[in-house]
Amino acid sequence: MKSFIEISSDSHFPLENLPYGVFSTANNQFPRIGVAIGDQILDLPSITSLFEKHVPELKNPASVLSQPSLNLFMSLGKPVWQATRKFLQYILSADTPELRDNHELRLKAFTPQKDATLHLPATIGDYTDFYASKEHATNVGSMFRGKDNALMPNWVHLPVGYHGRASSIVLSGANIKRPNGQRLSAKDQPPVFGPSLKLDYELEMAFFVGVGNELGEPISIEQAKNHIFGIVLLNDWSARDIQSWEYVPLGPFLGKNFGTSISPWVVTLEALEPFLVQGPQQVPPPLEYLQERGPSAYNINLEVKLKPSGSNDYKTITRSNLKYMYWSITQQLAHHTINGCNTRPGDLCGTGTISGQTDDSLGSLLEITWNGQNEIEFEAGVKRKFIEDGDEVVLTGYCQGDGHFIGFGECAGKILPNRAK
Ligand SMILES: O=C(O)/C=C/C(=O)CC(=O)CC(=O)O
Ligand SMILES: [Ca+2]
Ligand SMILES: [Mg+2]
Repeated sequence: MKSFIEISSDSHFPLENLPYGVFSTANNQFPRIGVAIGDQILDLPSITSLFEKHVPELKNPASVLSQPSLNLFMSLGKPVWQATRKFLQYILSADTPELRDNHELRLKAFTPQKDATLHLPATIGDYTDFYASKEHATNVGSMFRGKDNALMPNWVHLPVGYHGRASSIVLSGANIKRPNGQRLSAKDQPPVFGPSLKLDYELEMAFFVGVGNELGEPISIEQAKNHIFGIVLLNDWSARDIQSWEYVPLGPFLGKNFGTSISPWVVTLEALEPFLVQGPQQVPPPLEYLQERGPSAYNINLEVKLKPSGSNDYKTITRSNLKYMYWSITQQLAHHTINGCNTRPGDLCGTGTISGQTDDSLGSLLEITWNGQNEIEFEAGVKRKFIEDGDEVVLTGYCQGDGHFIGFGECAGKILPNRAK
């Protein structure tokens, strides 16, 4: 597939990808829907007339595409998503003259990504975070509850999750203020208050619900794929000292809702279809409503790099893969709704931290340094147990296609200091 837009061979955004985002520019400050192509953004409302001509499935494109969020477009369902993708691949193709040779329209339709301001791609009504990597759950469980109680008996029977906080989800690039909170400073002593001393990241991905479901009407595992619009990178910043003190018995609360970063470009399930693979074998087999009929894991390479404050260089500290995850995203959505819980367009579900079996594939510092018992070494003798003020963390992810990448771009964030009042 070749586009008339020049796309470098290491780009995350070739014609095979076409992820959706929301952006604005200096000339037009209204946030609107765009698609990433190479290092450019195609401004979708600017080509409304081409949509009217080629995509009859999309009614009223002028209004849908100029929304400041993807919610309405996502709610229209798979036939519209597929027709739009097919049209975009056609209109951006090197062989299609319609936009290629219309110089006036091209000037309006394309913006370099470096000149645009990106916004949260959706209005996120509800956010859920799962706990779906067996390696991660075993590691965290061993540290919080001891080796013998690492995996609770329910873990292999259902995708464990908790309801997160949608209000504090921020876009990649936003700074995160170190949270204050309660933590234990010594065993059998009352808690103390102050800035978290065990600030961590969590390497996750997250899926956006496109088409929701009615209250009382579960989404079956077969139908789940038709409800999921696409996937982003997610960093579930976590204060481990706050978390380990507060979580009993209701689960994560203030240790995880002071900021959750996501990447700006939503990669569609259609673009990811060629990278479906078999996930880990599930023993014991899950109950009927959680049984997959075919491959349900995605082969997405993931990396985390950290730049210590004052340093010029990032060091890659994790290489993992979404396919390591025990519970698939379709199992997560089927389970989320099996009791009749409704979901809505723009709801976001985090996969949970994605760790692999090897020491270099652990998705959090908690695991890499084993709760601060070990240190990671950076250049010039700089060491880290947890994240310090001024440190920057970047998640990235990509599928390796045949001569191209289907990439997710980056999910970046920097930690700012805080002081106890
Ligand atoms: O109590 C525990 O075992 C740990 C819970 C979490 O860390 C919740 C979480 O964010 C899960 C995840 O990202 O996998
Ligand atoms: Ca998490
Ligand atoms: Mg969070």
